[in-house]
Amino acid sequence: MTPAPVRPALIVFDLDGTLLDTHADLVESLNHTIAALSLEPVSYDDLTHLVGQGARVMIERACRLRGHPLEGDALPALVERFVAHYAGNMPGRTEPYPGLVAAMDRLKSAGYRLAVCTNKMESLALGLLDKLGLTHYFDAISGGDTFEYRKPDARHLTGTVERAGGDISRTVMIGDSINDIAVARNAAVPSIAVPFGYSDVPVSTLNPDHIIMHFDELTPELLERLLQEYAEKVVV
Ligand SMILES: O=C(O)COP(=O)(O)O
Ligand SMILES: [Mg+2]
Repeated sequence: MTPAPVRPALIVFDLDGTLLDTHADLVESLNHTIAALSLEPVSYDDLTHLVGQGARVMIERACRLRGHPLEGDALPALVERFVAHYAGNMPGRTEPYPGLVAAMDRLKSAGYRLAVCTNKMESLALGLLDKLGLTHYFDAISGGDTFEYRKPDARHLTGTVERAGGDISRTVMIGDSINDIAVARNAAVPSIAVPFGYSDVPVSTLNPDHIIMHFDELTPELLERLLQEYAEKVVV
């Protein structure tokens, strides 16, 4: 039997590559954007090196990758082009990863709160989750431009926890890349990595507290065990 959590814990999810498989739409909108500079398209493999710090950085990195580092004030117009294309296409081919919705239902019924902490622009994150009918699961959704700081800065996560009415000592962060594991470490909360997202290195090398291969593994038992083990580690 599942013991009821002492206080409702908060599970904070990264978005791109963790909650949602967004890669096809990100690559498509990015290629539409750099086509304005007549640059060759990037591939999914390239995406793992480009994504992670939001659209601005992704566009800058893609241009550099294609031998065209941006100069002067070229970036804002490209960001606008990206956002218009991406927002206009939503939800496109984006889908929740297998087992996610069942896992969120399971956690909600066990009393857990859920939130999103993504470096994607807040408006794009909100729009996308809304189009997929997932907004109601979350007590807070914060993006890369919600605060003046973003992952891996601890305050992006602590600010999200605060907005969700959570307790930092009963929070677990789940993500696919270095920023997610680092923000968890910086905010002193346990982390879970998923290997199916966009990390450019194997997630085991990021030293998360735990790795799940599929959302079926995301259970109240696992979360309570991680919180317990983490609390004991911190005390020692
Ligand atoms: O959009 C990005 O660059 C990163 O988004 P994520 O933080 O949800 O992975
Ligand atoms: Mg991610």
